[in-house]
Amino acid sequence: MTAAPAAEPTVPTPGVATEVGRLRTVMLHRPGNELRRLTPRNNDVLLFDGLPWVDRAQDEHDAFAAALRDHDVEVLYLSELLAQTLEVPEARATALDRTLTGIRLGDSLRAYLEGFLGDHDAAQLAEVLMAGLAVAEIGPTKSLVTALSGPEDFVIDPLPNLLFTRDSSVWVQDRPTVTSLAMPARRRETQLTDLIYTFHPRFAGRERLHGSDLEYLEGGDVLALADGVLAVGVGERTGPAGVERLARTVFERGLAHTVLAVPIDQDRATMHLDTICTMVDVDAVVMYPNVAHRLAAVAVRPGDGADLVISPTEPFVDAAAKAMGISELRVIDTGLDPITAEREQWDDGNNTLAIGPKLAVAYERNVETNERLELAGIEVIRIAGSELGSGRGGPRCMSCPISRDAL
Ligand SMILES: NC(=[NH2+])NCCC[C@H](N)C(=O)O
Repeated sequence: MTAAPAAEPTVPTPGVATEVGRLRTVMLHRPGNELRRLTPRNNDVLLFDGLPWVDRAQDEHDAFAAALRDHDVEVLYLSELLAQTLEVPEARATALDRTLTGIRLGDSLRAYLEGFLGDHDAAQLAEVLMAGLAVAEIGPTKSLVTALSGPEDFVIDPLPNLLFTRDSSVWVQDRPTVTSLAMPARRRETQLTDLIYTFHPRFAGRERLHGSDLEYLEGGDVLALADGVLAVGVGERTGPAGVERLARTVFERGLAHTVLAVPIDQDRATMHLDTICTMVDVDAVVMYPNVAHRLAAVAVRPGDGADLVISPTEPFVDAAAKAMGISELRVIDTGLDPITAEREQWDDGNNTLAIGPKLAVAYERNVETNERLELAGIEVIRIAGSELGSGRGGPRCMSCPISRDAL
């Protein structure tokens, strides 16, 4: 008797309607050579609070990916998707054009780099686009720009924050949203996500929402509280105009019926909504206790034509419950004293990634927050983050869900 042929593994259909639907496919970025560019001179501008030990950060990240795979989540790597994308001639041409356009390089250096990068294969080009390029790594250029630069100056800037795949794109239902990143050090990340979603065979042909040239909107601010309900933080990164644009875009397409704009402090510690609040169950969030009582929201709903209906400010939990059609949005009481709460928030204790309802990945170092989550019935998968955390991002920041089951 001949054995039946092994079934082809099926590719989960892309689409994310909620924060907690069973996670099927996620995009991560394994920290790479872009992190080796960090120095005490540039780490602030590059948005890192320290200099991670890169090999250890990679080990920690591999353990994060393994924990997801152990729970049957398909892990895609941004670097691999990018290299595959750059095999497409039009993608390659677009990438070179976008990287080399601008007033910074000057004509001589631009012409030199066209030739230099022209000799790179897709994987090598992907590496340069992520890790950047320093003057010392190129040959003589006849360019005044390089003549007046030091060997360690960058002709293409590195992108150490690619690690936080949450921010440079976000899926709203079955569509990828290419965001618009506010900090100069991160602007170029969306060139890469835009290329992937435009040209990679797995995604090509899908409508992309928003775009890097539009109003500021970062994925870490966007939470899909329920099917049809988005909460969007407004603070250091996403501006009110970004939320307004997203609201119109999703209403026009019937992808959501309510968008809650949620003002957050314009601080590094609370740069995105997901640094203070993430969902751990269909009706429950873990929230930074020091702000929980004052978090407010403005509900935005579709009006006539392009008009929006904007409700008066309400407490966030009330506005959320109403929009979600539930009696109460439970805030898991972490019961922490203000100092422990502040320390664990800084270390991304509230930044959990739900694999499904009541099942979340969290940094192990936030001992007290994790204990309280477990007491509340949430299964916590702990991962190490001593090196990963120096860029101020936890499991949710480091992941871009591409496919989740409907609830
Ligand atoms: N979704 C998030 N909370 N992302 C964290 C991003 C951290 C990154 N270093 C930045 O400052 O932009």
